Amino acid sequence: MEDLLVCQDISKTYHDGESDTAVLSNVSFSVSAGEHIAILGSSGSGKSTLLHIMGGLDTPSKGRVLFNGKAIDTLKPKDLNKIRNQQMGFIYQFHHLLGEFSALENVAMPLLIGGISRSKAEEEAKKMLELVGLAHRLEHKPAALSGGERQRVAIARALVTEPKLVMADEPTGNLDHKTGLAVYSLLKDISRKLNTTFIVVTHDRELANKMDRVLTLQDGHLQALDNASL
Ligand SMILES: Nc1ncnc2c1ncn2[C@@H]1O[C@H](COP(=O)(O)OP(=O)(O)OP(=O)(O)O)[C@@H](O)[C@H]1O
Repeated sequence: MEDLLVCQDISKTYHDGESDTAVLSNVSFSVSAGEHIAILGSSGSGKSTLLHIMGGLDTPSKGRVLFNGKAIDTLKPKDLNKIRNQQMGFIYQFHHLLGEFSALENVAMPLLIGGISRSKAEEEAKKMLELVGLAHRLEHKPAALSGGERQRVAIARALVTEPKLVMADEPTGNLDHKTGLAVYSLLKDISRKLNTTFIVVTHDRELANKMDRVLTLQDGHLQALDNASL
């Protein structure tokens, strides 16, 4: 299988006034198209930092990220934004839905931004909301939805552009265990159905073990072997 995303020798140090915090040290790995991987690490291990670097939201101090064979640091901001909007989807612990818009409008938003007509965008958004089991909640605003429903809207929004890659940062961290598991398996099932590559970062070993491959992040180093001591 082809590599969709390659991290080459990534290091990240934050400079905060006088002090330096080394967060990632020479992290290298590849993710094949269609693969589901988890990056497992305890709090503060650098998971979000790594995810932001992979998604082009932050830059490494050293090393580079290749997406579809292209080094993302060599892209013009306009081209990187286009890739981020059309080929990547992001899901966070908190849903980040827009409160004044309905579920349907929230999910249609990435398509509208991409220049698709309102009628087509709403048609696609409706299909995606049906896929996550929310056909009966199209007109509800986020405040009128449960936590699990909001996260399902966020999943629909991340997948509506049919991105090549979905990146999720503790996507169920804000939900109770049972709802979290249900939302997670939905996310995995839809990614499989759409043949989407899926990277999740989490501290939750149970969730991580549901993926094809688990990488562990410890003291800034990534290990391919699952580490029972985490
Ligand atoms: N902008 C920043 N400036 C300085 N230090 C930072 C910055 N962002 C993150 N850090 C530090 O880098 C380390 C890794 O942070 P990161 O958010 O990547 O960890 P994480 O594994 O996602 O943690 P959590 O599971 O708690 O969200 C932490 O020690 C954090 O305090």
